[in-house]
Amino acid sequence: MAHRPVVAAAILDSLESPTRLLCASRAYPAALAGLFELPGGKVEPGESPSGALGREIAEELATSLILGPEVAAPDGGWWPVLEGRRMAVWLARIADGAPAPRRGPSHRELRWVPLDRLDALDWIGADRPIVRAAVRVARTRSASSEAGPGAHGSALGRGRI
Ligand SMILES: Nc1nc2c([nH]c(=O)n2[C@H]2C[C@H](O)[C@@H](COP(=O)(O)OP(=O)(O)OP(=O)(O)O)O2)c(=O)[nH]1
Repeated sequence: MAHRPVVAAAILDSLESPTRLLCASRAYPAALAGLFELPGGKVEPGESPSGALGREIAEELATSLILGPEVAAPDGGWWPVLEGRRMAVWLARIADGAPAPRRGPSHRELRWVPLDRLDALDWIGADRPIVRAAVRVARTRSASSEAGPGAHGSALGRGRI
């Protein structure tokens, strides 16, 4: 059976004027403990990608998100990550009125890191090109934000999860 796909969020302090990304270091398994990742997890059978991401964010960070645009891989699809899995990534911010993200058992640490200092973190190797692409999309979007709501909408449709 094919591996379950993975969904993750590049959570920014702001979609319109992003300066920092929420970086999470994994608590387990031992091989990945201490490495940084984008919060998210596997899509369970019967779930939509956005439904799975909303569930993972509630479980891991006890908050909810507004999704921005998708950060697509160079081939336009999902990113190759560990274990031969594929991962979809969306820019996001914390939803208005939602609690600040709280670290749960999945993570050792949550850290808001300035966008120009992300390369210095010890990421899961597969995440480095994804994080760079997320910063590019975030900056492009921010530079063209006068295009107004609806510009650069995600494939899922923008909205709260
Ligand atoms: N969440 C997340 N997973 C990633 C990233 N990069 C990467 O290679 N992965 C891999 C690690 C795992 O093989 C897989 C996701 O597993 P997970 O352990 O986060 O998923 P989950 O929360 O559903 O876990 P579980 O219920 O099976 O414990 O994707 C990333 O940035 N975020």
